[in-house]
Amino acid sequence: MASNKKLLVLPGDGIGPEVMRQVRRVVDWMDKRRHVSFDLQEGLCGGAAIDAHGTPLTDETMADALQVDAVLFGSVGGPKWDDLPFEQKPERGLLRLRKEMDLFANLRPAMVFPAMADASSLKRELVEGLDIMILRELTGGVYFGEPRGVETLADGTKRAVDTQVYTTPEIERVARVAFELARKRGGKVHSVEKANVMHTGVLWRQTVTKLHEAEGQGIELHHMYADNCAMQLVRYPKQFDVIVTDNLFGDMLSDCAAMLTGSLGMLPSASLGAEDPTTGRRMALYEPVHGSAPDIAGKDIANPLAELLSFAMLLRYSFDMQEDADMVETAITNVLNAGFRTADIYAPGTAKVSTTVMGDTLLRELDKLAA
Ligand SMILES: NC(=O)C1=CN([C@@H]2O[C@H](COP(=O)(O)OP(=O)(O)OC[C@H]3O[C@@H](n4cnc5c(N)ncnc54)[C@H](O)[C@@H]3O)[C@@H](O)[C@H]2O)C=CC1
Ligand SMILES: CC(C)CC(=O)C(=O)O
Ligand SMILES: [Mg+2]
Repeated sequence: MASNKKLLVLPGDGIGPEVMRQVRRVVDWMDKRRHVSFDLQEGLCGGAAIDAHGTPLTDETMADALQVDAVLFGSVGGPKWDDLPFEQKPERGLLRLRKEMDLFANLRPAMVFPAMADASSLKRELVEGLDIMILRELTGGVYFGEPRGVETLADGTKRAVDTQVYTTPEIERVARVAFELARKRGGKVHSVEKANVMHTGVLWRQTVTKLHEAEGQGIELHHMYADNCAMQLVRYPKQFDVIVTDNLFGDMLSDCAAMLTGSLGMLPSASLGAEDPTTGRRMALYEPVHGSAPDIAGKDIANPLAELLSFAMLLRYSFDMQEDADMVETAITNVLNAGFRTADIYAPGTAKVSTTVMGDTLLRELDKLAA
């Protein structure tokens, strides 16, 4: 029987295909053991698409992304394509997906698994039990602002311009998601900007404050400057529940939060659009927070857990498959409890395993859970 779960998989470049391979094994396992099948198609994005088609994302792949129920993404980029003109770089493929799918809400949960409290670069007591949600605005701000570009001035020197733009509706819609998330979690939102030096920061703060007055009953709202937030994240991260912030600050603060959990290789994300009021459908793309990690690509040593946790988020948010999502997350917890670690999270006394062996052990755990 044809599946009604349409999924587009875009592994990308570098470690992207390596970590995605482990998800594909779980997808096959679900088909065999849980009788859950996806209408799955795989496509190219980033450097892989440039090599094959001369563009980081073809119009056909963009159209596919718009008509499936969910996109599972790996990572793009690498030194091979670094010298291309800006608009042709691998990263533009991902930015186009985010923009054209209107994925304005990027949920980046930073959770410390019980077995990982000693893997963080912070002391155990600071991170044990940590569960924070960074909500990054994903379709506005300086990554998309106009004007942008580089010009050569009369004296031969150059001038580069990027522009940070935010409108009230853009801020409102992401702030609304922050309040909704907080309501289901710890009831606290930190809104993060730089209202002391940026006009967009002032508008951000005013808009969030106003929305909080109108719709944020019962939610504790704090405003914080982004530089202070970076410091607070490594000083006392447990003060946070939901952090809502712009595209650039969210990109940086989530990489920073990754180290609280032990590694950038542990952090998943979900990028969501607005819910269609008539169909209830929501555009969605799931991807690890990390990039293509060219320094370790091709060695079978990358941590696949961020990609696998992104897949669990996909099951949860796009397909309402709570039991299957729980199963994948529990299997990951058990694998970590049993002491298996890829190189990035290795510590003496644990077993260092490759990407593939991490996938093997996960499948064994899934078998046990399904028995
Ligand atoms: N969403 C995406 O596709 C992203 C793409 N990039 C691109 O990736 C390329 C490399 O960028 P970097 O700044 O080096 O960031 P990166 O996230 O690829 O790597 C940063 C560091 O973390 C390590 N790391 C990342 N993921 C890991 C994993 N799963 N397991 C173990 N170690 C891991 C890497 O080895 C590296 O030392 C660039 O071309 C960049 O533009 C960067 C971030 C996001
Ligand atoms: C377009 C991406 C390469 C930017 C990034 O680092 C991210 O979204 O995490
Ligand atoms: Mg990033």
